[in-house]
Amino acid sequence: MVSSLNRFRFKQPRSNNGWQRMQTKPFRIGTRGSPLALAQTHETRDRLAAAHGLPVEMFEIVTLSTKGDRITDRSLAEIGGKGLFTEELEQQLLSGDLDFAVHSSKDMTTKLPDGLFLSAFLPREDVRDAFVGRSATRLAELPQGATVGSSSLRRQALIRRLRPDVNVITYRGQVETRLRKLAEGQVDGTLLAYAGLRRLGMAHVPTELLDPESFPPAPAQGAICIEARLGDDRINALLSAVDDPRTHEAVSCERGFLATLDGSCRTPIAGYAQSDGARIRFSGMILTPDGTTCHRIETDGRTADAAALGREAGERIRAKAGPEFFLSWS
Ligand SMILES: NCc1[nH]cc(CCC(=O)O)c1CC(=O)O
Repeated sequence: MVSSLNRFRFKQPRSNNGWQRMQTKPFRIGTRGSPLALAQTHETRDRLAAAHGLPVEMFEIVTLSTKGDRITDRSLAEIGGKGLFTEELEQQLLSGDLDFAVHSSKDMTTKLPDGLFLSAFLPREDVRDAFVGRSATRLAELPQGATVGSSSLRRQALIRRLRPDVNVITYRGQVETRLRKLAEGQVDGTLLAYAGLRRLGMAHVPTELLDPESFPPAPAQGAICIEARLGDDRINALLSAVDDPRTHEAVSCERGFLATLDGSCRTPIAGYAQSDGARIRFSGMILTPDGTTCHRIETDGRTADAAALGREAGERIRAKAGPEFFLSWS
């Protein structure tokens, strides 16, 4: 059957939620404009087009600049506030200007605006952090007193824990900016999510991939999510075709852990879950910002209770760490 773009009729989805009516206009996908955000959005669009047998032109990419993009001279912790990279996109989702928005799950606050939710998660990329050194190729091989740049409080605390002699500086900006500063010699090394580098076609850049045991990733690292309106059955049925259940379960567990402990990106929290569909295994870590104290938790349970498992791990690590630990976070 040949049909022009304007008169496209969807194929019947397997689970029919009533979205198979005539779609005449392209879907509007919201995203930030950074190269990484665009790479993630292109991947999402391509997967959706393939899953539904639609031309990519049926998905219009709408680029918005967020507060987090505009303020680049302060650390994210200093700017404060929630949803620095998402607020503008969420407003346009709620107003109906966008049909859905593509994000790094790691950037999402645990509490979303009323009426919105994380509808689908694409298959997860490699969750590890990557070290990029200028002359030393490994974190352990940096000379004493070397300078490492990172904007993440988790990475800063983990570096200090493993290399208390290293000078950690706050270091923000898009991946390309950070690598330029490194090349210019402003720092001797930096840490980035390997997932982001791979999505940018820069898998060759890291000089070391860090072991998730000693350098555990951030909750939700490496997972692209699609945010949409609750109750928008037509859009949610469209998105469900690209949802990866294992990623969805794992990230739900990790976000449960994060929500119990904090919910912002301003505290050193690590968490990583793996689901096989029936069972889910989770390990979490919290640190003081100076890296001198850390607590770990390992747990496993039924995948059906993924978010509850994460929340419960959060309660247990909180009890284990004791109230004096959390003074370091305030
Ligand atoms: N705003 C920071 C951010 N959010 C998501 C990623 C990487 C991609 C991912 O973890 O999915 C990054 C950059 C980084 O940590 O190096």
